[in-house]
Amino acid sequence: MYHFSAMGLTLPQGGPGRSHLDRRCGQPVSAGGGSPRLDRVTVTPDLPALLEAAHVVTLPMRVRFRGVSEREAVLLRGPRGWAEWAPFVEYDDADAARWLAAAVEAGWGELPPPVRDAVGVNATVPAVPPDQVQGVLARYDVSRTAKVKVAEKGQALADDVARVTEVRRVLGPDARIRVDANGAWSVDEAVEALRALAPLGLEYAEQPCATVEELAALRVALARAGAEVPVAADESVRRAEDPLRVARERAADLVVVKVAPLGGVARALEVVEACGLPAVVSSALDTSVGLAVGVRLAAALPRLEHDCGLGTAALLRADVVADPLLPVGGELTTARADAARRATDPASLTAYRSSAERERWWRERLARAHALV
Ligand SMILES: O=C(O)CCC(=O)c1ccccc1C(=O)O
Ligand SMILES: [Mg+2]
Repeated sequence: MYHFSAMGLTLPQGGPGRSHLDRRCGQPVSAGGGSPRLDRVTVTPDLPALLEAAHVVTLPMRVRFRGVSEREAVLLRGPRGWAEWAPFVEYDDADAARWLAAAVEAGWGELPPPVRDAVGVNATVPAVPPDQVQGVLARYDVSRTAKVKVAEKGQALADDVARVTEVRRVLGPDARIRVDANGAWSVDEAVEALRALAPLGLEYAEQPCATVEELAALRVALARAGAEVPVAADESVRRAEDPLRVARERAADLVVVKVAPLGGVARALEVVEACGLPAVVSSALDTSVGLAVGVRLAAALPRLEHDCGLGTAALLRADVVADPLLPVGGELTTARADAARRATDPASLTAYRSSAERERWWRERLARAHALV
């Protein structure tokens, strides 16, 4: 069984009151003095129902991202709407079970209510050469904020500087530019890289180093070096045994949260509340169905001060809805997000249906994950 309470959640100093994270997906939740948004009943479907609901697709991408050029996903038709289950292929079954808890919440449960009806969205620029930057940015109706991938294997700091310089040139001096190193730098490399990139104007650096200890050391080193770039934690939240540790250790200025890896919208809200740090919602390279649930998380956060990484439908060449959930005027609305979750297109599910071999792999994985939820 997968227990949220097994994750050792302890509040950072100065955080709000005790959090109620011992909610188990699939069980009715009792009030127990907890937050009212947890008084929702989610009934996990049994395995035959889940397999019956599942459609496995392989979607081509426009540009290589995270080392892949195709995105595989399982679309689940739940009684409450479509849901997406697409844990990255290298993730283990425990990770996959958390992603399944999120899909069950979306398809069989109820999402926490929004407090805003639109959220700002950033453009996401993969680690492309500078001459491709303009083309990538042109796919987004977004001008205020871009996230740029840096520290790609096989590339040098000069490549990052050239890419970020080009993003700055295209978007202009007022745009917010954040970089994401996916933990690839050592502390020293991060200091060197961020000193080189800081003059271009950085909103923050996402997961510059791999560990919480390194992030904490980097924040000190950056302050000493006079390169005060805020640090955001991504993998240190979504892949950590204890997602609050990064906040307790003062290892980040803000947290990046993703619905699926954290086990759902309600659970992600709890993590943000307990961290007590500003949050940015981001995608896990989801289809429009997964992105729509990300919009619902962003819309439900009590405070939202940053644009969110939910524009990644632009990285897919094909999607599971006829009208992909792409930002308009730099925003996504909850109305369009909810519509996307109703609009999953049977023709796309057929056209992009995975090979028999991949379908078998995903269905077996689904059964293993289900046994852990
Ligand atoms: O945040 C964004 O702009 C887009 C999402 C993104 O970068 C991402 C997508 C899939 C897997 C990992 C990441 C990441 O933030 O590291
Ligand atoms: Mg990231």
